[in-house]
Amino acid sequence: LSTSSRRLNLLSGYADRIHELLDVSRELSGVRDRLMSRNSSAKNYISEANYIEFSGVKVVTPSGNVLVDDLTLRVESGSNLLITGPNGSGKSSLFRVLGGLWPLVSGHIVKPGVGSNLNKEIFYVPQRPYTAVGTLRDQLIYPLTADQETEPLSYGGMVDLLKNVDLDYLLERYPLDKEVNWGDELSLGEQQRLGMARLFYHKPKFAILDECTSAVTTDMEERFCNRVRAMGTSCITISHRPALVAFHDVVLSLDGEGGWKVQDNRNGSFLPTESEFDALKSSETDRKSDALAVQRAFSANTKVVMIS
Ligand SMILES: Nc1ncnc2c1ncn2[C@@H]1O[C@H](COP(=O)(O)OP(=O)(O)OP(=O)(O)O)[C@@H](O)[C@H]1O
Repeated sequence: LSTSSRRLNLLSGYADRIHELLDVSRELSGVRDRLMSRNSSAKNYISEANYIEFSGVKVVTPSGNVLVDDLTLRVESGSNLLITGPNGSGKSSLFRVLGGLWPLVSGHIVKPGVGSNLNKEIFYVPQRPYTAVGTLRDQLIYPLTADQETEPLSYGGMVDLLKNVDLDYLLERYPLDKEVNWGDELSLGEQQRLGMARLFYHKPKFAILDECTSAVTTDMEERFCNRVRAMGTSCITISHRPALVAFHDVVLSLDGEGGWKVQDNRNGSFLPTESEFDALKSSETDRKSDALAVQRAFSANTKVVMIS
């Protein structure tokens, strides 16, 4: 009798918790429906095109701080945008909104790949690329898995991808079928180069490069930028490195208090002279002053020889 009563008590506890869970779930779906109807009536929406456009977009943190206010900017396929600004000014947050991680509280976003294979259209390369436990091949094709590949990556293809980023020595170090925790075994610079090789495998229309070259040499960074450009991928780059100015034709500067400024270099009129550019390259000191240097580089009213 006492065992049955203990079991009944336990059961009643479980039933209570399930009831609570159902209540919370009903409450949450009500909030979601209210938010969706409010968003559609306020005309905040995301739609599909072969370019990326922000119209009147507000970026707000979950705690309510406005990072970017009323942003209006279009990135055409074939154009390269550099985003700069002090730490915490909202550079990465803009892509949290673009990627749907944070809600679009105000404005309109147009982007390719809505509701389809987003990685083929917009590929995000973070500062520390995600490394899954698995083989080297698994890392190159991530986030695809072997059964999702339309054109399986051959051994020759792997060698080419790894050679492009000077990581081909990994093929000697690890047998092809060896499963490794790559995050534990590779340095940050090596992980970033793996992230670059992954981008070359996916060949997306747009690449969001979120300080993804911060731990590699400037030589590797230049080779990477040249190769991405040759591949025909448009870059939206978050970086504090002045050297990257030469690879972008538009710069967006955020001030972290809602303010922003766009400078257009499509006619080559905002780039610095070669000597100013060299000075910028050697002045890679702290990140905030680099961000200012990037802005100054775009304000200089003269031409520079592009690195190719
Ligand atoms: N989940 C969150 N909840 C509340 N605030 C957040 C959240 N995530 C980020 N923030 C805040 O939003 C601000 C902008 O962050 P974000 O990562 O976009 O900055 P950033 O410009 O990319 O900075 P950095 O140059 O340091 O990488 C920061 O002050 C950060 O603390």
